[in-house]
Amino acid sequence: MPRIPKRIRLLLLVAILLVGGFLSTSIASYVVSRDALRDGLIGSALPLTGDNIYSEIQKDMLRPVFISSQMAHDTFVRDWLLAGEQDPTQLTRFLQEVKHKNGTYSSFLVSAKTLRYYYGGGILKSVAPDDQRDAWFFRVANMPQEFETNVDPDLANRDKMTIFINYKIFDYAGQFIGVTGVGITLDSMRHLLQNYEARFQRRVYFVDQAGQVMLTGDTQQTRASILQQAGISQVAAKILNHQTEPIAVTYSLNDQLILLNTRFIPELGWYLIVEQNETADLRPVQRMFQFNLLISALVTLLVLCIAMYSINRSQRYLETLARTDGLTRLLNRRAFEVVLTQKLSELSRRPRPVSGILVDIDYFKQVNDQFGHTTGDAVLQQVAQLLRASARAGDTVARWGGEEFVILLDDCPKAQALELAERLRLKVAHFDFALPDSFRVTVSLGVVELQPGETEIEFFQRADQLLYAAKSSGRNCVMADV
Ligand SMILES: Nc1nc2c(ncn2[C@@H]2O[C@H](COP(=O)(O)OP(=O)(O)OP(=O)(O)O)[C@@H](O)[C@H]2O)c(=O)[nH]1
Repeated sequence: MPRIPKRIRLLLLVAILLVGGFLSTSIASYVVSRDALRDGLIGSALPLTGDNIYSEIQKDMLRPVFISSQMAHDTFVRDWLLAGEQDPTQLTRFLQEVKHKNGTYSSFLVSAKTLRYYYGGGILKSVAPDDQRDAWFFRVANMPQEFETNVDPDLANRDKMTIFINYKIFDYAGQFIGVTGVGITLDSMRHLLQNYEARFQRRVYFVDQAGQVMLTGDTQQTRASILQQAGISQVAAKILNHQTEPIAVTYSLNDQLILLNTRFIPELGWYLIVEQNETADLRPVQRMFQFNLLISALVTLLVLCIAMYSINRSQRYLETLARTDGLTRLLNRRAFEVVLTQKLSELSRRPRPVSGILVDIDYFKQVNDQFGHTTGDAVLQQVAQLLRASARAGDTVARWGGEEFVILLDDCPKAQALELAERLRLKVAHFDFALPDSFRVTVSLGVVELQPGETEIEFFQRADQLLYAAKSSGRNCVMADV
Protein backbone atom coordinates (compact mmCIF):
# COMPACT_ATOMS: atom_id res chain seq x y z
CA MET A 1 0.00 0.00 0.00
CA PRO A 2 1.45 3.40 -0.95
CA ARG A 3 2.48 5.51 2.03
CA ILE A 4 0.27 8.56 2.51
CA PRO A 5 2.39 11.73 2.82
CA LYS A 6 2.45 13.32 6.29
CA ARG A 7 0.86 16.53 4.97
CA ILE A 8 -2.12 14.65 3.50
CA ARG A 9 -2.46 12.63 6.70
CA LEU A 10 -2.62 15.84 8.72
CA LEU A 11 -5.26 17.33 6.38
CA LEU A 12 -7.24 14.08 6.53
CA LEU A 13 -7.15 14.20 10.33
CA VAL A 14 -8.33 17.84 10.35
CA ALA A 15 -11.10 16.96 7.86
CA ILE A 16 -12.21 13.95 9.92
CA LEU A 17 -12.24 16.01 13.13
CA LEU A 18 -14.20 18.86 11.51
CA VAL A 19 -16.68 16.63 9.68
CA GLY A 20 -17.11 14.48 12.80
CA GLY A 21 -17.61 17.53 15.01
CA PHE A 22 -20.02 19.27 12.65
CA LEU A 23 -21.96 16.10 11.91
CA SER A 24 -22.38 15.18 15.56
CA THR A 25 -23.51 18.69 16.58
CA SER A 26 -25.88 18.97 13.58
CA ILE A 27 -27.39 15.54 14.23
CA ALA A 28 -27.65 16.24 17.96
CA SER A 29 -29.42 19.57 17.38
CA TYR A 30 -31.73 17.96 14.79
CA VAL A 31 -32.68 15.16 17.19
CA VAL A 32 -33.22 17.62 20.04
CA SER A 33 -35.39 19.91 17.84
CA ARG A 34 -37.37 16.95 16.48
CA ASP A 35 -37.99 15.53 19.96
CA ALA A 36 -38.89 18.98 21.33
CA LEU A 37 -41.35 19.44 18.46
CA ARG A 38 -42.86 16.00 19.02
CA ASP A 39 -43.05 16.48 22.79
CA GLY A 40 -44.61 19.92 22.24
CA LEU A 41 -47.21 18.48 19.88
CA ILE A 42 -48.04 15.44 21.97
CA GLY A 43 -47.66 17.13 25.34
CA SER A 44 -49.40 20.43 24.79
CA ALA A 45 -50.44 21.53 21.29
CA LEU A 46 -52.74 18.63 20.46
CA PRO A 47 -54.28 18.22 23.95
CA LEU A 48 -54.83 21.99 24.09
CA THR A 49 -56.72 21.95 20.79
CA GLY A 50 -58.76 19.00 22.10
CA ASP A 51 -59.46 20.82 25.38
CA ASN A 52 -60.49 24.01 23.57
CA ILE A 53 -62.87 22.20 21.25
CA TYR A 54 -64.26 20.20 24.12
CA SER A 55 -64.95 23.29 26.22
CA GLU A 56 -66.58 25.02 23.22
CA ILE A 57 -68.78 21.99 22.71
CA GLN A 58 -69.74 21.96 26.36
CA LYS A 59 -70.55 25.67 26.15
CA ASP A 60 -72.71 25.07 23.08
CA MET A 61 -74.43 22.15 24.76
CA LEU A 62 -75.14 23.73 28.15
CA ARG A 63 -77.59 26.30 26.89
CA PRO A 64 -79.90 23.83 25.10
CA VAL A 65 -79.79 21.52 28.14
CA PHE A 66 -80.85 24.46 30.31
CA ILE A 67 -83.67 25.40 27.90
CA SER A 68 -84.87 21.78 27.75
CA SER A 69 -84.88 21.60 31.54
CA GLN A 70 -87.03 24.73 31.74
CA MET A 71 -89.45 23.29 29.17
CA ALA A 72 -89.76 20.02 31.11
CA HIS A 73 -90.47 21.88 34.36
CA ASP A 74 -92.82 24.45 32.84
CA THR A 75 -96.21 24.28 34.67
CA PHE A 76 -98.06 25.17 31.46
CA VAL A 77 -96.55 22.15 29.68
CA ARG A 78 -97.35 19.79 32.53
CA ASP A 79 -100.86 21.19 33.09
CA TRP A 80 -101.61 20.98 29.37
CA LEU A 81 -100.55 17.35 29.25
CA LEU A 82 -102.44 16.47 32.42
CA ALA A 83 -105.53 18.24 31.08
CA GLY A 84 -105.63 15.75 28.21
CA GLU A 85 -103.77 17.66 25.45
CA GLN A 86 -106.95 19.64 24.66
CA ASP A 87 -105.83 22.41 22.32
CA PRO A 88 -102.66 21.48 20.36
CA THR A 89 -102.32 25.07 19.06
CA GLN A 90 -101.50 26.23 22.60
CA LEU A 91 -98.56 23.83 22.84
CA THR A 92 -97.52 24.51 19.26
CA ARG A 93 -97.35 28.24 20.05
CA PHE A 94 -95.29 27.45 23.13
CA LEU A 95 -92.85 25.32 21.10
CA GLN A 96 -92.62 28.05 18.42
CA GLU A 97 -91.88 30.63 21.10
CA VAL A 98 -89.05 28.50 22.50
CA LYS A 99 -87.62 28.02 19.03
CA HIS A 100 -87.78 31.69 18.06
CA LYS A 101 -86.52 32.99 21.34
CA ASN A 102 -83.47 30.77 21.16
CA GLY A 103 -82.48 31.12 17.52
CA THR A 104 -81.93 28.06 15.40
CA TYR A 105 -83.08 25.29 17.72
CA SER A 106 -85.95 23.01 16.87
CA SER A 107 -88.27 22.19 19.74
CA PHE A 108 -90.49 19.19 20.41
CA LEU A 109 -92.67 17.36 22.90
CA VAL A 110 -93.84 13.73 22.88
CA SER A 111 -96.70 12.72 25.10
CA ALA A 112 -96.37 9.44 26.98
CA LYS A 113 -100.13 9.06 27.01
CA THR A 114 -101.07 9.72 23.35
CA LEU A 115 -97.58 9.12 21.90
CA ARG A 116 -98.10 12.24 19.77
CA TYR A 117 -94.99 14.05 18.56
CA TYR A 118 -95.58 17.83 18.73
CA TYR A 119 -93.28 20.40 17.16
CA GLY A 120 -93.48 24.10 16.17
CA GLY A 121 -95.60 23.25 13.12
CA GLY A 122 -98.22 21.16 14.94
CA ILE A 123 -98.40 17.38 15.32
CA LEU A 124 -95.64 15.73 13.32
CA LYS A 125 -96.62 12.12 13.90
CA SER A 126 -97.30 9.49 16.53
CA VAL A 127 -94.31 7.54 17.84
CA ALA A 128 -94.56 3.78 17.65
CA PRO A 129 -92.53 1.21 19.61
CA ASP A 130 -91.89 -0.81 16.47
CA ASP A 131 -90.59 2.15 14.42
CA GLN A 132 -86.80 2.16 14.46
CA ARG A 133 -86.74 5.95 14.25
CA ASP A 134 -88.85 6.25 17.40
CA ALA A 135 -86.74 3.90 19.47
CA TRP A 136 -85.17 6.87 21.21
CA PHE A 137 -88.45 7.80 22.94
CA PHE A 138 -88.95 4.41 24.51
CA ARG A 139 -85.32 4.33 25.53
CA VAL A 140 -85.66 7.74 27.23
CA ALA A 141 -88.91 6.70 28.89
CA ASN A 142 -87.14 3.80 30.56
CA MET A 143 -83.78 5.37 31.35
CA PRO A 144 -83.02 6.21 34.98
CA GLN A 145 -81.51 9.64 34.37
CA GLU A 146 -83.56 12.80 33.77
CA PHE A 147 -82.17 13.69 30.34
CA GLU A 148 -79.87 12.53 27.56
CA THR A 149 -78.17 13.93 24.51
CA ASN A 150 -78.76 12.03 21.31
CA VAL A 151 -77.72 12.53 17.70
CA ASP A 152 -80.34 11.63 15.10
CA PRO A 153 -81.69 12.92 11.79
CA ASP A 154 -84.41 15.50 12.48
CA LEU A 155 -87.64 14.56 10.74
CA ALA A 156 -88.99 18.07 11.31
CA ASN A 157 -85.90 19.65 9.74
CA ARG A 158 -85.23 17.83 6.43
CA ASP A 159 -83.55 14.95 8.24
CA LYS A 160 -80.56 17.10 9.13
CA MET A 161 -78.24 15.47 11.64
CA THR A 162 -79.24 17.04 14.92
CA ILE A 163 -78.23 16.85 18.53
CA PHE A 164 -81.36 16.38 20.60
CA ILE A 165 -81.63 17.10 24.29
CA ASN A 166 -84.33 14.70 25.46
CA TYR A 167 -85.71 15.83 28.82
CA LYS A 168 -88.26 13.75 30.74
CA ILE A 169 -91.47 15.45 31.96
CA PHE A 170 -93.01 14.33 35.23
CA ASP A 171 -96.40 15.26 36.72
CA TYR A 172 -96.67 16.77 40.16
CA ALA A 173 -96.73 13.27 41.69
CA GLY A 174 -93.49 12.30 39.90
CA GLN A 175 -95.16 10.19 37.19
CA PHE A 176 -93.52 10.16 33.74
CA ILE A 177 -95.82 11.94 31.29
CA GLY A 178 -93.65 12.76 28.27
CA VAL A 179 -90.40 13.96 26.78
CA THR A 180 -89.57 17.48 25.64
CA GLY A 181 -86.49 19.35 24.54
CA VAL A 182 -84.68 21.09 21.73
CA GLY A 183 -82.43 20.07 18.88
CA ILE A 184 -79.35 21.81 17.55
CA THR A 185 -78.09 21.07 14.05
CA LEU A 186 -74.54 19.87 13.73
CA ASP A 187 -73.67 22.79 11.42
CA SER A 188 -72.54 24.98 14.30
CA MET A 189 -70.16 22.27 15.40
CA ARG A 190 -68.89 21.79 11.86
CA HIS A 191 -68.03 25.50 11.79
CA LEU A 192 -66.21 25.07 15.06
CA LEU A 193 -64.12 22.25 13.58
CA GLN A 194 -63.41 24.21 10.40
CA ASN A 195 -62.30 27.15 12.47
CA TYR A 196 -59.89 24.96 14.48
CA GLU A 197 -58.57 23.20 11.39
CA ALA A 198 -57.85 26.51 9.70
CA ARG A 199 -56.32 28.12 12.80
CA PHE A 200 -54.06 25.29 13.90
CA GLN A 201 -53.45 23.38 10.64
CA ARG A 202 -54.72 20.15 12.19
CA ARG A 203 -57.38 17.68 11.24
CA VAL A 204 -60.24 17.71 13.72
CA TYR A 205 -63.15 15.27 13.45
CA PHE A 206 -65.58 13.09 15.36
CA VAL A 207 -66.11 9.35 15.12
CA ASP A 208 -68.93 7.41 16.73
CA GLN A 209 -68.48 4.45 19.01
CA ALA A 210 -68.33 2.08 16.05
CA GLY A 211 -65.48 4.11 14.55
CA GLN A 212 -67.64 5.71 11.83
CA VAL A 213 -66.51 9.24 10.95
CA MET A 214 -69.52 11.40 11.89
CA LEU A 215 -68.47 15.00 11.53
CA THR A 216 -65.48 16.69 9.94
CA GLY A 217 -64.51 20.29 9.34
CA ASP A 218 -63.31 19.36 5.89
CA THR A 219 -66.20 18.20 3.70
CA GLN A 220 -63.73 16.36 1.42
CA GLN A 221 -62.57 14.10 4.18
CA THR A 222 -63.39 10.42 3.96
CA ARG A 223 -66.41 9.22 5.94
CA ALA A 224 -65.18 5.62 6.11
CA SER A 225 -64.86 3.98 9.50
CA ILE A 226 -61.46 4.42 11.12
CA LEU A 227 -61.40 0.62 11.36
CA GLN A 228 -61.17 0.54 7.58
CA GLN A 229 -58.91 3.51 6.89
CA ALA A 230 -55.26 2.81 6.11
CA GLY A 231 -52.91 3.82 8.90
CA ILE A 232 -55.37 4.80 11.62
CA SER A 233 -56.96 1.32 11.61
CA GLN A 234 -53.79 0.09 13.41
CA VAL A 235 -54.67 2.25 16.43
CA ALA A 236 -58.50 2.27 16.13
CA ALA A 237 -58.91 -0.14 19.07
CA LYS A 238 -56.87 2.20 21.29
CA ILE A 239 -59.05 5.17 20.29
CA LEU A 240 -62.42 3.46 20.75
CA ASN A 241 -62.03 2.65 24.45
CA HIS A 242 -64.47 5.13 26.04
CA GLN A 243 -61.66 7.08 27.67
CA THR A 244 -62.94 10.51 28.65
CA GLU A 245 -59.35 11.47 29.55
CA PRO A 246 -57.43 12.55 26.45
CA ILE A 247 -54.90 10.01 25.15
CA ALA A 248 -52.03 10.39 22.66
CA VAL A 249 -51.52 7.84 19.87
CA THR A 250 -49.23 7.78 16.84
CA TYR A 251 -49.54 5.92 13.57
CA SER A 252 -47.82 6.02 10.21
CA LEU A 253 -49.41 6.58 6.83
CA ASN A 254 -47.44 6.62 3.54
CA ASP A 255 -44.13 6.99 5.41
CA GLN A 256 -45.49 9.96 7.35
CA LEU A 257 -45.85 9.97 11.11
CA ILE A 258 -49.24 11.15 12.36
CA LEU A 259 -49.67 12.27 15.97
CA LEU A 260 -53.17 11.94 17.31
CA ASN A 261 -54.99 13.10 20.44
CA THR A 262 -58.40 11.69 21.23
CA ARG A 263 -61.05 11.60 23.96
CA PHE A 264 -64.55 10.31 24.37
CA ILE A 265 -67.23 13.01 24.68
CA PRO A 266 -70.06 11.48 26.68
CA GLU A 267 -72.50 14.33 25.88
CA LEU A 268 -72.27 13.34 22.20
CA GLY A 269 -71.34 9.71 22.54
CA TRP A 270 -68.59 10.46 20.03
CA TYR A 271 -64.81 10.54 20.03
CA LEU A 272 -63.13 13.82 19.28
CA ILE A 273 -59.92 13.26 17.26
CA VAL A 274 -57.24 15.90 16.68
CA GLU A 275 -54.49 14.90 14.27
CA GLN A 276 -51.24 16.45 13.22
CA ASN A 277 -48.82 15.30 10.52
CA GLU A 278 -45.47 15.34 12.30
CA THR A 279 -43.52 14.69 9.07
CA ALA A 280 -44.91 17.89 7.54
CA ASP A 281 -44.20 19.83 10.73
CA LEU A 282 -40.64 18.52 10.75
CA ARG A 283 -39.88 19.96 7.32
CA PRO A 284 -38.52 23.30 8.61
CA VAL A 285 -36.35 21.39 11.13
CA GLN A 286 -35.08 19.16 8.31
CA ARG A 287 -34.37 22.20 6.14
CA MET A 288 -32.41 23.72 9.03
CA PHE A 289 -30.48 20.44 9.36
CA GLN A 290 -29.61 20.46 5.65
CA PHE A 291 -28.62 24.11 5.87
CA ASN A 292 -26.38 23.30 8.88
CA LEU A 293 -24.72 20.50 6.92
CA LEU A 294 -24.13 22.82 3.98
CA ILE A 295 -22.57 25.48 6.21
CA SER A 296 -20.47 22.78 7.92
CA ALA A 297 -19.26 21.48 4.55
CA LEU A 298 -18.34 25.01 3.45
CA VAL A 299 -16.53 25.74 6.74
CA THR A 300 -14.69 22.38 6.50
CA LEU A 301 -13.67 23.17 2.93
CA LEU A 302 -12.53 26.66 3.90
CA VAL A 303 -10.53 25.39 6.90
CA LEU A 304 -8.94 22.68 4.74
CA CYS A 305 -8.00 25.23 2.07
CA ILE A 306 -6.47 27.53 4.71
CA ALA A 307 -4.66 24.60 6.37
CA MET A 308 -3.38 23.36 3.00
CA TYR A 309 -2.22 26.83 2.06
CA SER A 310 -0.41 27.35 5.41
CA ILE A 311 1.17 23.88 5.34
CA ASN A 312 2.37 24.39 1.76
CA ARG A 313 3.67 27.83 2.62
CA SER A 314 5.58 26.74 5.70
CA GLN A 315 6.89 23.69 3.87
CA ARG A 316 8.13 25.89 1.03
CA TYR A 317 9.69 28.21 3.60
CA LEU A 318 11.42 25.30 5.37
CA GLU A 319 12.66 23.92 2.05
CA THR A 320 14.03 27.33 1.07
CA LEU A 321 15.64 27.65 4.50
CA ALA A 322 17.28 24.24 4.12
CA ARG A 323 18.62 25.12 0.67
CA THR A 324 19.77 28.67 1.36
CA ASP A 325 22.90 30.07 2.90
CA GLY A 326 21.79 32.34 5.70
CA LEU A 327 24.32 35.10 5.10
CA THR A 328 24.44 35.52 1.33
CA ARG A 329 20.95 34.12 0.44
CA LEU A 330 22.68 32.01 -2.25
CA LEU A 331 22.19 28.21 -2.46
CA ASN A 332 24.25 26.38 0.15
CA ARG A 333 26.70 23.61 -0.70
CA ARG A 334 24.24 20.75 -0.04
CA ALA A 335 21.63 22.26 -2.34
CA PHE A 336 24.25 22.93 -4.97
CA GLU A 337 25.31 19.27 -4.91
CA VAL A 338 21.71 18.21 -5.49
CA VAL A 339 21.47 20.57 -8.48
CA LEU A 340 24.74 19.25 -9.85
CA THR A 341 23.65 15.61 -9.55
CA GLN A 342 20.40 16.42 -11.38
CA LYS A 343 22.35 18.26 -14.05
CA LEU A 344 24.71 15.34 -14.59
CA SER A 345 21.87 12.85 -15.01
CA GLU A 346 20.18 15.25 -17.44
CA LEU A 347 23.38 15.44 -19.46
CA SER A 348 23.29 11.75 -20.29
CA ARG A 349 19.88 12.31 -21.92
CA ARG A 350 20.79 15.63 -23.63
CA PRO A 351 24.58 16.08 -23.89
CA ARG A 352 25.75 19.73 -23.84
CA PRO A 353 28.76 21.64 -22.51
CA VAL A 354 28.63 22.42 -18.77
CA SER A 355 31.29 24.53 -17.06
CA GLY A 356 32.07 25.50 -13.48
CA ILE A 357 33.81 28.47 -11.87
CA LEU A 358 35.25 28.29 -8.37
CA VAL A 359 35.64 31.77 -6.83
CA ASP A 360 37.69 32.56 -3.68
CA ILE A 361 38.14 35.99 -2.06
CA ASP A 362 41.82 36.88 -1.67
CA TYR A 363 43.26 37.53 1.77
CA PHE A 364 39.80 37.52 3.26
CA LYS A 365 41.23 36.69 6.68
CA GLN A 366 42.76 40.17 6.64
CA VAL A 367 39.34 41.78 6.10
CA ASN A 368 38.09 40.06 9.23
CA ASP A 369 41.27 40.81 11.14
CA GLN A 370 41.53 44.48 10.13
CA PHE A 371 37.89 45.58 9.90
CA GLY A 372 36.04 43.02 11.98
CA HIS A 373 33.66 40.12 11.23
CA THR A 374 30.68 42.36 10.48
CA THR A 375 32.59 44.04 7.68
CA GLY A 376 33.77 40.59 6.55
CA ASP A 377 30.12 39.45 6.38
CA ALA A 378 29.18 42.56 4.41
CA VAL A 379 31.97 41.86 1.88
CA LEU A 380 30.78 38.26 1.51
CA GLN A 381 27.22 39.50 0.87
CA GLN A 382 28.38 42.05 -1.70
CA VAL A 383 30.57 39.54 -3.58
CA ALA A 384 27.62 37.10 -3.60
CA GLN A 385 25.41 39.87 -4.98
CA LEU A 386 27.95 40.62 -7.76
CA LEU A 387 28.15 36.93 -8.74
CA ARG A 388 24.37 36.58 -8.77
CA ALA A 389 23.93 39.68 -10.89
CA SER A 390 26.57 38.58 -13.40
CA ALA A 391 25.35 35.00 -13.90
CA ARG A 392 22.64 34.13 -16.46
CA ALA A 393 19.15 33.12 -15.37
CA GLY A 394 19.78 29.38 -15.90
CA ASP A 395 23.13 29.35 -14.06
CA THR A 396 23.46 28.13 -10.48
CA VAL A 397 25.38 30.29 -8.00
CA ALA A 398 26.14 28.87 -4.54
CA ARG A 399 28.29 29.51 -1.51
CA TRP A 400 30.77 26.63 -1.46
CA GLY A 401 31.90 27.42 2.09
CA GLY A 402 33.76 30.21 3.98
CA GLU A 403 34.82 32.87 1.46
CA GLU A 404 34.50 30.48 -1.49
CA PHE A 405 31.71 30.45 -4.16
CA VAL A 406 30.82 28.23 -7.10
CA ILE A 407 28.95 28.91 -10.34
CA LEU A 408 27.58 26.12 -12.54
CA LEU A 409 27.09 27.27 -16.12
CA ASP A 410 24.64 25.14 -18.09
CA ASP A 411 25.05 24.85 -21.87
CA CYS A 412 28.25 26.87 -21.63
CA PRO A 413 31.65 25.86 -23.13
CA LYS A 414 34.87 26.66 -21.30
CA ALA A 415 35.74 29.70 -23.47
CA GLN A 416 32.46 31.38 -22.57
CA ALA A 417 32.97 30.48 -18.91
CA LEU A 418 36.43 32.01 -19.03
CA GLU A 419 34.98 35.26 -20.35
CA LEU A 420 32.44 35.37 -17.56
CA ALA A 421 35.14 34.59 -14.96
CA GLU A 422 37.28 37.41 -16.22
CA ARG A 423 34.32 39.81 -16.17
CA LEU A 424 33.61 38.77 -12.61
CA ARG A 425 37.19 39.28 -11.52
CA LEU A 426 37.18 42.83 -12.90
CA LYS A 427 33.79 43.61 -11.42
CA VAL A 428 34.94 42.63 -7.94
CA ALA A 429 38.26 44.38 -8.30
CA HIS A 430 36.55 47.63 -9.29
CA PHE A 431 33.69 47.41 -6.87
CA ASP A 432 33.62 49.90 -4.02
CA PHE A 433 33.37 47.83 -0.86
CA ALA A 434 33.65 51.02 1.27
CA LEU A 435 36.96 49.84 2.72
CA PRO A 436 40.03 52.05 3.17
CA ASP A 437 42.01 52.57 -0.06
CA SER A 438 44.87 50.59 1.40
CA PHE A 439 42.76 47.39 0.95
CA ARG A 440 41.29 46.24 -2.34
CA VAL A 441 39.00 43.19 -2.43
CA THR A 442 39.88 40.83 -5.26
CA VAL A 443 39.03 37.27 -6.17
CA SER A 444 40.88 34.32 -7.69
CA LEU A 445 38.95 31.99 -10.02
CA GLY A 446 39.38 28.45 -11.39
CA VAL A 447 37.42 27.55 -14.56
CA VAL A 448 36.71 23.96 -15.75
CA GLU A 449 34.50 22.33 -18.36
CA LEU A 450 32.95 19.01 -17.40
CA GLN A 451 34.67 16.10 -19.22
CA PRO A 452 32.64 13.16 -20.51
CA GLY A 453 32.41 10.45 -17.84
CA GLU A 454 33.84 12.72 -15.14
CA THR A 455 32.40 12.47 -11.59
CA GLU A 456 31.42 15.47 -9.47
CA ILE A 457 34.41 14.87 -7.21
CA GLU A 458 36.84 14.76 -10.11
CA PHE A 459 35.24 17.88 -11.62
CA PHE A 460 35.67 19.85 -8.41
CA GLN A 461 39.13 18.52 -7.73
CA ARG A 462 40.23 19.98 -11.05
CA ALA A 463 38.50 23.30 -10.33
CA ASP A 464 40.12 23.42 -6.90
CA GLN A 465 43.56 22.76 -8.35
CA LEU A 466 43.08 25.61 -10.85
CA LEU A 467 41.95 27.94 -8.07
CA TYR A 468 45.02 26.96 -6.06
CA ALA A 469 47.11 27.73 -9.14
CA ALA A 470 45.48 31.16 -9.42
CA LYS A 471 46.28 31.84 -5.78
CA SER A 472 49.86 30.72 -6.34
CA SER A 473 50.25 33.00 -9.32
CA GLY A 474 49.60 36.05 -7.25
CA ARG A 475 45.81 36.04 -6.85
CA ASN A 476 43.24 38.37 -8.59
CA CYS A 477 43.47 36.17 -11.70
CA VAL A 478 41.58 33.44 -13.60
CA MET A 479 43.02 29.98 -14.29
CA ALA A 480 41.59 27.41 -16.69
CA ASP A 481 42.91 24.04 -17.85
CA VAL A 482 44.24 23.83 -21.33
N1 LIG B 1 33.29 37.36 8.41
C1 LIG B 1 33.28 36.08 8.03
N2 LIG B 1 34.43 35.40 7.91
C2 LIG B 1 34.40 34.11 7.49
C3 LIG B 1 33.23 33.46 7.22
N3 LIG B 1 33.53 32.18 6.82
C4 LIG B 1 34.87 32.06 6.84
N4 LIG B 1 35.41 33.23 7.25
C5 LIG B 1 36.75 33.53 7.44
O1 LIG B 1 37.39 33.54 6.18
C6 LIG B 1 38.77 33.41 6.42
C7 LIG B 1 39.44 32.59 5.36
O2 LIG B 1 40.84 32.67 5.53
P1 LIG B 1 41.87 31.82 4.76
O3 LIG B 1 41.27 30.42 4.47
O4 LIG B 1 43.10 31.82 5.52
O5 LIG B 1 42.06 32.50 3.39
P2 LIG B 1 42.42 34.02 2.96
O6 LIG B 1 42.69 34.81 4.17
O7 LIG B 1 41.26 34.51 2.13
O8 LIG B 1 43.61 33.78 2.14
P3 LIG B 1 43.71 33.25 0.69
O9 LIG B 1 42.46 32.44 0.42
O10 LIG B 1 44.89 32.37 0.68
O11 LIG B 1 43.80 34.40 -0.20
C8 LIG B 1 38.91 32.84 7.82
O12 LIG B 1 39.51 33.80 8.69
C9 LIG B 1 37.50 32.54 8.24
O13 LIG B 1 37.33 32.76 9.63
C10 LIG B 1 32.02 34.19 7.39
O14 LIG B 1 30.92 33.69 7.20
N5 LIG B 1 32.11 35.47 7.83
